Amino acid sequence: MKTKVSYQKYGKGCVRVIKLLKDGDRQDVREIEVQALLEGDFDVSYYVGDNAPIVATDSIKNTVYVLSKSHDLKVIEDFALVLCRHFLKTYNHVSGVIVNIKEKPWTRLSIAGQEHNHAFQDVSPHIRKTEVRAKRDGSLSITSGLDKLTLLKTTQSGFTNFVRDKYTTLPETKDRMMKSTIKAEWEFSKQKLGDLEKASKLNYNHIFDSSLQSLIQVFAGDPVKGTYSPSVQQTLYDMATDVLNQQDSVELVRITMPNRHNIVFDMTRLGLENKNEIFFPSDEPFGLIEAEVVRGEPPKTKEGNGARINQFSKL
Ligand SMILES: O=c1[nH]c(=O)c2[nH]c(=O)[nH]c2[nH]1
Repeated sequence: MKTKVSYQKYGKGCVRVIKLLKDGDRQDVREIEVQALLEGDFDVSYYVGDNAPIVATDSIKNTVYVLSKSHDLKVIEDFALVLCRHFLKTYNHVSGVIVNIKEKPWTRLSIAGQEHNHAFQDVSPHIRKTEVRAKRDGSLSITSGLDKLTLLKTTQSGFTNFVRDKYTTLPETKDRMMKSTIKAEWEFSKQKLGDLEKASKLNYNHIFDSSLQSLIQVFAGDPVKGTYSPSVQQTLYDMATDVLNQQDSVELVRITMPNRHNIVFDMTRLGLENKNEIFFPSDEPFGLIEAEVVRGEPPKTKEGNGARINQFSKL
């Protein structure tokens, strides 16, 4: 049977770099994990075992370390762009580069109110990440975001009026906990990015910080009253919409929100009433809600006016 390679890419994954930025006695630390993959004319390596066009993945790894020397690694999107430019410029037969970078945020310690010169703590379980795809024809895409953002609210969440049939055992509730480990990605508009050179000009760190704030604030709602969530679905949509409202340069937000259930512990057989106080966290199985949100007129709801339904009407 004849076969052909319909797509290929290769490179190095999990290239971990720690860089120290030294300013006299004061040091700063950056830690990243890079995956760099090349697309291009590598056919002969697959068909006849000819490695002549192959840039060894070991060299790709070395390149990450060498280019880290002249970059402060303070903006992961920019470092990814630097890597893309390098591979496209250096190897003519490379047609595209895909760089993924994850960042580990080290937070400087304060001892007795004074910032430490060289001691840090890993206080942030969430991970900042980016994927930059650059092609020789000049096309460019950047998708940045975060993973493992774990949020919990202990009330102002419910789930009612869902399909009820012979498979349904879930009771309706208008007071439950909502916990999720969120993955959020925002795709930058190609028009706002421009070309490989111009793309460095966006303020990716600011966009990250303010998108993170959007996600957290919308999830939590007003600090006193909260915001009632009728479903993970609607909260996800509101979170993504806020990111789009705040960020001109973003054209699509993709959020994955597992619904990590906390189950009310049944105490009736112990002769006790459990007024939504004692739960057992059940991480598996979990609900999995994922959506992509873009700008545009939403379709009309069944009621025909796009208005949000009164969540409490049927309880
Ligand atoms: O917010 C929710 N969305 C669902 O789709 C769902 N399904 C479920 O069992 N519980 C929940 N909660």
